[in-house]
Amino acid sequence: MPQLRRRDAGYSEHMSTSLAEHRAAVARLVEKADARRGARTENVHVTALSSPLRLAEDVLSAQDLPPFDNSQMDGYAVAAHELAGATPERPITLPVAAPIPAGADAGVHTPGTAAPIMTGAPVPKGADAVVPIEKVEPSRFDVSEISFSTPPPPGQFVRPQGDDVSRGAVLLPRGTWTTPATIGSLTAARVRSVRVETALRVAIVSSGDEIASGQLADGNGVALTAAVRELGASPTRHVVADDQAELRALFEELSATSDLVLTTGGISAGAYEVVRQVLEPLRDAWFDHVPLQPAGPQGWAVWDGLPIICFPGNPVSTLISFELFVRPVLARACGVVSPDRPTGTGPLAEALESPLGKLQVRRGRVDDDGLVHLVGGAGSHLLSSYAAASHLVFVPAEAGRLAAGDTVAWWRIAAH
Ligand SMILES: Nc1nc2c(c(=O)[nH]1)N[C@H]1C(S)=C(S)[C@@H](COP(=O)(O)OP(=O)(O)OC[C@H]3O[C@@H](n4cnc5c(N)ncnc54)[C@H](O)[C@@H]3O)O[C@H]1N2
Ligand code: MOO
Repeated sequence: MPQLRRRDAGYSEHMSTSLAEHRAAVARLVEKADARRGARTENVHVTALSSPLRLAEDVLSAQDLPPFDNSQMDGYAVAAHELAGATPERPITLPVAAPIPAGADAGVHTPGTAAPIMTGAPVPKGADAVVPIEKVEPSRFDVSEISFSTPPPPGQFVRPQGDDVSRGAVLLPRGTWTTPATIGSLTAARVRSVRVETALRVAIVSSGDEIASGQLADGNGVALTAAVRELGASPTRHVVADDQAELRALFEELSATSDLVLTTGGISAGAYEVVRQVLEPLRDAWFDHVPLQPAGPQGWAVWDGLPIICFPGNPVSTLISFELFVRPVLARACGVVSPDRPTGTGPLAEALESPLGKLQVRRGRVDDDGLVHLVGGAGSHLLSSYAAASHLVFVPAEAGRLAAGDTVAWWRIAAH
């Protein structure tokens, strides 16, 4: 019997030793995959960056930011010392100079004047403060004279050149993940291209004559491709028949072109379990059952340094294997900020039966009032009910049977 802890907590709380061990083994394999890609870098144009990628070297700013002193407010550019002594009782009135819109060239301040200036526009040489339009009398730009009732401190509402970053300084250190903000910052600093670690290359291998012949569509392969791409990794999909030589040749090829392999099918007790037959004899390999339903049969191996994680072929089992064992660690390796699914607990809307000694993972939905409804049965071929569900529901291994109202833990896996 697996060791279990609290009944109402999440999956990791319910994890038996062997589930935890398998999860740790998968985490090591994903680390290995991450190390394989670590040394591989490419130069990417900043406008082509999207999903998180790690910068492979420090990036220096190609210019000062802001590139020139500019106004933080719509108002009047002035030389602060010319307004020393202004009070509400004795305001100082100045003639209005030509307006300075954003996009204007940096000009020179005419002493004794105030120039209408817009947010982001260059502060003219000789002016050193901006008085917001709300603080002048009248609060208008279309006038010939303007009055100030308080002296602005020098530097007021002026964003100095280089305040954010100076040219040649480290803008983003090596190891930073590209995000909308980093991509924007690189663009603003006129950096044209950056060296990044390439995305993790994940090969997805579907095995089975029924898939290779086209008798069944490769639902597993296409679903995992989407799951991997969603995290920002770079998937390739491969289908092989139940042919050991063909599979060996594929692993040989993938060891040169991939960082990680996910296989589906061919690992349980049948006569044509080619994935297990090819990989199990390797020195660094493990195939067994974990106390989980579905997705009991699991395996992994290392082929000439290439980490391979093997899922059972039933479609629901494949997706649950990916969710529980691979997705959390792969998401971290891909720089996903919230790598874990949202979790929670709630009362079951209906009673259920579950195999004693196995953590059962059911598909469900959670009502606005928190009630947990099951969607479809427990069978691992019921992919369409998995697709209709929005939550995975965890039934502890020691439960056997739960009544309506009993609390279960869930992970949210879809927004619908
Ligand atoms: N005697 C036993 N039989 C089975 C056991 C067992 O312990 N003893 N375990 C069962 C469980 S549980 C599972 S899960 C499956 C796992 O089997 P495999 O990993 O070997 O998967 P296959 O036999 O190749 O396929 C199972 C099922 O999934 C379909 N499949 C496979 N690949 C795909 C794909 N890419 N896309 C869509 N569907 C796919 C395949 O046609 C089969 O129907 O073994 C049980 N049997
Ligand atoms: O583990 Mo199998 O995944 O129950 O169908």
